[in-house]
Order: sequence, then structure tokens, then C-alpha cells
Amino acid sequence: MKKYDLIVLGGGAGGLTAAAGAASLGAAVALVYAGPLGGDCLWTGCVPTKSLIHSAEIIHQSRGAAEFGLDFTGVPNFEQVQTRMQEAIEQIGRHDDPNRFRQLGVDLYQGFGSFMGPHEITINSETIYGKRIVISTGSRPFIPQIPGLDQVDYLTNENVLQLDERPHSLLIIGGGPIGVEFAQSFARFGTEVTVVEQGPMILSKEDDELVPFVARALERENIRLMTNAVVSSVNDSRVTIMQNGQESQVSVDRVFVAVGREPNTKRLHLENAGIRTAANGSIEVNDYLQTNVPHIYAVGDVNGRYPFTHTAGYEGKIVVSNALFGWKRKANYQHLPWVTYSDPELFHLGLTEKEARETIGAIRVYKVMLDEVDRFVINREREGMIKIITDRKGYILGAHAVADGAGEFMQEVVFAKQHGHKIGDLSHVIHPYPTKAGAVQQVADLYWRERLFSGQLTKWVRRYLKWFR
Ligand SMILES: Cc1cc2nc3c(=O)[nH]c(=O)nc-3n(C[C@H](O)[C@H](O)[C@H](O)COP(=O)(O)OP(=O)(O)OC[C@H]3O[C@@H](n4cnc5c(N)ncnc54)[C@H](O)[C@@H]3O)c2cc1C
Ligand SMILES: NC(=O)c1ccc[n+]([C@@H]2O[C@H](COP(=O)([O-])OP(=O)(O)OC[C@H]3O[C@@H](n4cnc5c(N)ncnc54)[C@H](O)[C@@H]3O)[C@@H](O)[C@H]2O)c1
Repeated sequence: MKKYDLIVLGGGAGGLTAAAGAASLGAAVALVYAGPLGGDCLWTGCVPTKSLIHSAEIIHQSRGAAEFGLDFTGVPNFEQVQTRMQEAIEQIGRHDDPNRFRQLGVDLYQGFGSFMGPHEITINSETIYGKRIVISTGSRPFIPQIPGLDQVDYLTNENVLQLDERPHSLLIIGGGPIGVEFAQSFARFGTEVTVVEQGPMILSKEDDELVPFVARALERENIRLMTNAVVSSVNDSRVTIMQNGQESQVSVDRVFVAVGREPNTKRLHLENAGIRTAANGSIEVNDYLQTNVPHIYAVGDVNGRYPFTHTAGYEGKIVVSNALFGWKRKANYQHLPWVTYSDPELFHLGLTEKEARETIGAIRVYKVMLDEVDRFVINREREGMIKIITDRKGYILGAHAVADGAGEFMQEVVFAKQHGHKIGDLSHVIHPYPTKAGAVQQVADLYWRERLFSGQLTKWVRRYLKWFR
């Protein structure tokens, strides 16, 4: 039986980071992969969806170009949209070429890996031994039990990308990031879109003062948002919806399921290694990303913590030091940002205002509306806001923005928060005029305005100036 310092199960963002990191440090590494290298993000997640979103955005902007003095006419070419998406996958996928990993010294095993024992992994009929093992097998769409759903050819993020033609009408179950990002893109290509969300608000993990900006933008683009609503049955193209106790029916071309994820654990035979899972099937890990079996780690979507590519990569790096060298590096999500690529974009860092009030109590909230920021006024992108939440001393607890480009220009707040800066420090950094990033400085200026120009200080300054003259 071949022996390895590290066996990595799954070749997505988490697994590839762990395998490449460990091999670069000289460890003997085996990478067992069932799907193509690159995982969900490359093939059915971030990369194709962001390409789709970008095409949809160009179409949307060209429709509004008359406002800026240019008039376009034309029909979106869905086939070309798909081609562009495949090109993006192909170009970005070069980083994940199996030969790159072979050159790093990683042994590749293609197939579903499963545990034969706590150190033994079987792939097809071959068994290998790992001193340490990392599980990074990702997740798949969760499919709810809805009468009739299994009788129709429903869409998920996996098969939607293979559509030859755009549907005329689409009903999306779930108003999370997947539902919202696809809803807006398809609406911009001309599809009639309805989103059915069981909760009182779409994008429920976001700051509730910011979400209405996205909801209004979607509604302006004729997307029907049904909150407090569930699909009670599907009968061919007729979908029955229960909303606030009232039943209604709609006829749609296709139904799209986007109600969350389910971890890929079924084929792993975790019981053979004694690995514990939570009620939802995700693999339980401690702060060091160890499962209850200390030499086995779990990173990325499969541990059910924060299902993002950048988290999977971050966790992949942590396990390299913990698994190979026995270090005790903790995964720390306090400064984890994420972005929902709606238009306007939603940026999220740390606590929302509601969470901060509930957990910290005494907080300060500094906000700027986009119609107060020159660059957004120039670009006619005035609907949105930026909010930074601090403790009483000015240390950043959370930052949220709903604005075009928020995912890019808010990153400086992540740096400030992670390195223990106060909000006021962001005000001392010179920002070029007129940029969107300048909005961050405007929010931070509010902190100084509050401290310097209210209360006693102005009185003292006036007295001092009188005396100084
Ligand atoms: C539509 C969509 C859009 C998204 N957009 C974003 C975004 O913009 N930004 C962002 O940060 N995140 C985004 N995500 C989330 C992101 O794609 C995931 O968080 C990320 O891919 C998780 O990486 P992973 O390594 O945990 O798993 P995966 O990338 O899923 O990789 C796991 C791999 O393991 C393989 N596997 C499964 N079982 C076995 C087994 N038994 N043996 C061997 N291999 C196995 C699978 O085939 C897969 O290739 C998006 C997700 C979706 C669905
Ligand atoms: N931009 C990004 O970074 C990005 C984009 C897409 C996905 N993702 C990741 O993928 C994960 C999964 O996304 P998602 O949108 O599928 O899941 P999600 O869990 O974030 O949202 C699912 C939504 O569906 C609703 N829902 C659940 N069951 C329902 C039902 N029966 N009827 C109606 N509504 C129902 C939930 O209330 C929730 O609002 C996300 O948590 C995110 O981490 C990230």
C-alpha cells in the first residue's frame, strides 16, 4: 500500500490549496478527485456565474446608455453569452491543470475516495495510506421535498449553465445569493423571473437596512419577489405558491432550485473512520479544522461553516501548517468579507448592525448615502449606501455597502479591521478624487466630525482662537 504524509480528498478551492501547499513544502501528497480539478467554483459556481453576470450587466448598461448620449439596439445572443462563459472557465482553469499538480510532485488519483479505515482511502479498487487526511469534497444543491418537483426537469446551478436557450419564464425557489444573482442575470437577458423566498426578506444574512436597495433594483427590472412564500407543489409548468396563507398559481417554463447546499459526504463512508457529522450532514471541525478524529481535517463547503471560495482557500492554507507540522493555527472568521454580485453589489464584513446591537450593545453607526458621493452621482448610481459599525472607541465591528463596485473599494476596510485600526484612521488616508473608494473616507470623516465638531470642543476652540489672535 502506497503511503503519504497527506491525502487530500476533493480537487476544489480547498483541496487544491492544501495539496499544492503541502507538496511545495516537500511532503508526499496524494490528491483524490472525483470531479474535474477546480471544483464548483470553476465549473458551476463563481467563474461561470460572474461571466454570466458581466454579460447581463453590459446588456443592462447598454439599454441605459441613452442617458449618457448613446443609443443601442439589439437582441442578446444567449449562445455567445455561453461561449464567453466557457472561455472564462477554460482560461482560469489553466491554473488547475492536472500537470501543474504533477509537476509539484502531487500523485493524482481520479475517482471517488472513501474511507476504509482511519488512515486508509480507497479509490476505485486501490487503497492508499495517509498519515494525515484532509476532506475537501465540497457541496451540492440541496433539493427540498416539494410534491411534483422530482417529476419536472428542474434547474440548479449545475445544469443551468448547459442551457442552449434562455427560458421565457423562470421561477427561482430561494432568495439567497444564488437565487438573486441568477434572477437578475436572466431578467436582463429577457426572461420573466419570479423569486419565491420563504423568509421575510431576500438575502437574509445581509444587513437589513441594505437589502431593500437590492430588492428595489430587482423589482425595477420587473423581477417578481415573493417573500414569506413557499412552493407547495409543482405540476408540469404550473407551480402552486403559498404566501401569507394565500394560495396562488403561476405558469412557468422552468423551475430553478436555489435553497442552500448539502455537503458531499455520502460516498465517503465516514463511519469507517469514526468521523462525526452535524445534523445537516456537514463534517464537524474544531478551531484547528480537525474532525473528532485528530489526524483528519475538513475544509471548505463540506464543514458547513462559510461556503465561499476564499474561505475554502484560507482553510486549505491553515490545514497545511496544522496537519504537516502539528501547529495549532486557528481558523478565524472575524474579518471574513463576502460579496453578493447583484447590481448594486452587496459587500459584507463582520457584524451587521442588528448583530452588533444584540451582541455588543453600545455601538456607533456611520453611514453615507451614495447620492452624497460625487463619483456615484456622476455615474448616476445614486441608489445605495455605505455603513461602518464601530464600538464606542471607534474599533470596526462591521462594514456593509450596497453600491456598484463595493466588492472592490470596501476591501480597505477589511485591512483596517484585521490590523486593528480605528475607523478614524481611514479618514487620514488620502483617497483620489472622484473615486468610489472616496466614499469610505467620507464615512470615516463622520467619525471625526462627531468627535471634533460637537459638544465642548468647538467652544474651547473658539475661546482659544480669540485668545490666540
Ligand atoms: C452558483 C454559485 C456561485 C458561487 N459564487 C461564489 C462567489 O462568487 N464567490 C465565492 O467566494 N464563492 C462562491 N460560491 C461558493 C464556492 O463555489 C464554494 O464555496 C467553493 O467552490 C467551495 O470549495 P470546496 O473546495 O469546498 O468544494 P468544491 O469546489 O465543491 O470541490 C469539491 C470537489 O470534491 C469532489 N468530490 C466530491 N466527493 C468526492 C470524493 N468522495 N472523493 C474525491 N472527490 C470528491 C467534487 O467533485 C468537487 O470537485 C458559489 C457557489 C455557487 C454554487
Ligand atoms: N457571491 C457569492 O459569494 C456567492 C454566490 C452564490 C453562492 N454563494 C455561496 O453558496 C451558498 C449557497 O447559496 P444559496 O443561495 O443556495 O443558499 P442560501 O442558504 O444562502 O440561501 C437560500 C435561501 O433560500 C431560502 N429557502 C430555503 N428553503 C426554501 C423553500 N423551500 N422555499 C423558499 N425559499 C427557501 C432561504 O430562506 C434562503 O434565503 C451561499 O451561502 C454562499 O455562501 C456565494
